[in-house]
Amino acid sequence: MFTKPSIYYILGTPNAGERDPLKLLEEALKGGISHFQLREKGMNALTGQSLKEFALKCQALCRKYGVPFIINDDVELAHELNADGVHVGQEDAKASDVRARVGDRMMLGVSVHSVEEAAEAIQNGADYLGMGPIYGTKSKSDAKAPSGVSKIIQVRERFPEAPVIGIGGITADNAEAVWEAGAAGIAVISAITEAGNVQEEVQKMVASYKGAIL
Ligand SMILES: Nc1nc(C(F)(F)F)ncc1COP(=O)(O)OP(=O)(O)O
Ligand SMILES: [Mg+2]
Repeated sequence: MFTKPSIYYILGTPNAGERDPLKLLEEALKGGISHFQLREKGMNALTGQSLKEFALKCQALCRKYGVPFIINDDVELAHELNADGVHVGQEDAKASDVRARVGDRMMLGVSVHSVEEAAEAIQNGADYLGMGPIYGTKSKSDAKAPSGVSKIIQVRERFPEAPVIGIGGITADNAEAVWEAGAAGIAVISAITEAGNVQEEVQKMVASYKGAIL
């Protein structure tokens, strides 16, 4: 499910600005992302039928490249589209309710910020844990203060079997510390979305893992 180094691209139309989100996604897929999350939030976020149509296009692209298509927050949309996964945070639907709703086939990701939250998420059927923000982020208006990799290290020690995805301000240049903390993957919005060459940026992120372990 999360072979190291997993590069988990997250995007919503508001992040894309003037760029075409579907082109961004295809370039990132060509560059070698391992997971994609549709996170449609913020200014002018799509809703209803237009969100569904956009989600279907993203899902088709991910299928073409054999990459899991995960939906953030919107459990019903994930269920309706039979997405490969759904991601919820501490303020979203309860992980145990989500697991009951989507069944065992769908990947369930849960955002956690402590060993206690990690324990609860795993207990409630989480397949992976999103942890951050590692560094400062502009992609999440209600993000907590950056915590570095210390909490990832704590959770890894306590739950070595649980895949942890680091998130928050991660770039190819600062990813090494996240790999060294034991993360199975890094989640990225801006560094890929704003890259001059998206494919190259993804490849640099993959390469940052080799730099960390050698
Ligand atoms: N969307 C996320 N994806 C991940 C993942 F691990 F998948 F990279 N980790 C953390 C989050 C943050 O989730 P949440 O705390 O609910 O905030 P928001 O819904 O605004 O994203
Ligand atoms: Mg959420």
